[in-house]
Amino acid sequence: MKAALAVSSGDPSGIGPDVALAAWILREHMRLPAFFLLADAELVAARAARLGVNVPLEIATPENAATIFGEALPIVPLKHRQSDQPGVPLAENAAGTIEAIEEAVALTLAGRARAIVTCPIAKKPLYEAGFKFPGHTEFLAHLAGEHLGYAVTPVMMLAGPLLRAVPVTIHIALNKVPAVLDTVTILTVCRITALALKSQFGIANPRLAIAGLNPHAGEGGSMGIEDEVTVRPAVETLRAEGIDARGPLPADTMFHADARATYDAAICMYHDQALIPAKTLGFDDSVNVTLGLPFVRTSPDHGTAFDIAGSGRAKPDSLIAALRLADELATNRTLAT
Ligand SMILES: NC(=O)c1ccc[n+]([C@@H]2O[C@H](COP(=O)([O-])OP(=O)(O)OC[C@H]3O[C@@H](n4cnc5c(N)ncnc54)[C@H](O)[C@@H]3O)[C@@H](O)[C@H]2O)c1
Ligand SMILES: N[C@H](C(=O)O)[C@H](O)COP(=O)(O)O
Repeated sequence: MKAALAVSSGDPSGIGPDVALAAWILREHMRLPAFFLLADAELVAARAARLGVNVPLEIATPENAATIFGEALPIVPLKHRQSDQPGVPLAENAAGTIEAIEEAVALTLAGRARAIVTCPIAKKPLYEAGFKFPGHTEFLAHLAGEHLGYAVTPVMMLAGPLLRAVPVTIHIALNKVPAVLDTVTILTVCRITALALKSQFGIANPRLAIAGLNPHAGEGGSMGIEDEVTVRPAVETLRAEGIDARGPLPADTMFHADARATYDAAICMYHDQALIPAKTLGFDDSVNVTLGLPFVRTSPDHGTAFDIAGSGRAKPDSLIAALRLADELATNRTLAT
């Protein structure tokens, strides 16, 4: 039997517990891979009662979770306790939230879980508790780097049925993007993306469409020099390496259906250039995947949705897509090694 996926429950005041419970209820109908939830079991029980769902919970180990999964939602308990206050982010819950992510990574690196699926975290309560990373992506890269002994460049991909989009710069303020963006970073992100598309997504010759930073990709330098000075040299180097890359392309005309048919991933220069089209085209079924790590990590594309936590209105679709994609990528990764 395959090992189960490790699901971190995210900020417990958000919809992580809600969508995990809902996904478990749909496990047979949606043919979901087995997963266990790293969580405070009492909190999950309280949330299930609040939502009025009858989900048997069973304290599990990573090893017996896959066997339990058909009959009960396996909970691998956290050392830190958490309070069930949906909609009210609490700094006191941060230790458990961080523990769940760290434990998911440790279990996956030890081969005791198949891959990691993270439910959403809100950054502010974590920062208040001393968390130093902008998001999961950077924290996971840090944990991976500690394990490997060298620095890891994480690549964020939003993957959906209609679009795969990758931001080169991730969680930084827009006014810092031009200074941070450089040719080497674009090259690194594109190489990691092309390799992952081949080895994990089964695309033999990945086509990358690389967006410009400025309106009209700089209009020949008259609307900003970065596209000519920073982006174009990266595209030329990638092409010389045999990677099918095009750009810099005007970002405004990259995301309509005919344009999307010409590439396998859009490489974007900043967070919202990638995530606005990704979430607009597929909020319910897109998945946030971190490439470049020594393990598979996926996540739903939505956030903590404090406004609807504990209300029964949270849709589990994106978590379901994240569970399925994690299973598929873990299989492909195993076959490739
Ligand atoms: N993977 C992650 O950890 C992750 C991803 C995105 C945002 N966040 C964090 O989440 C917090 C809130 O972010 P936000 O408000 O920008 O985005 P959000 O995705 O939490 O919410 C945006 C809107 O979509 C709705 N929504 C979200 N998920 C839904 C679902 N599954 N079913 C039904 N409706 C849903 C919400 O109710 C809200 O109206 C922020 O702190 C942000 O940093 C975390
Ligand atoms: N940038 C992501 C989004 O807007 O959906 C989100 O913040 C999640 O990032 P992490 O997976 O790094 O937490």
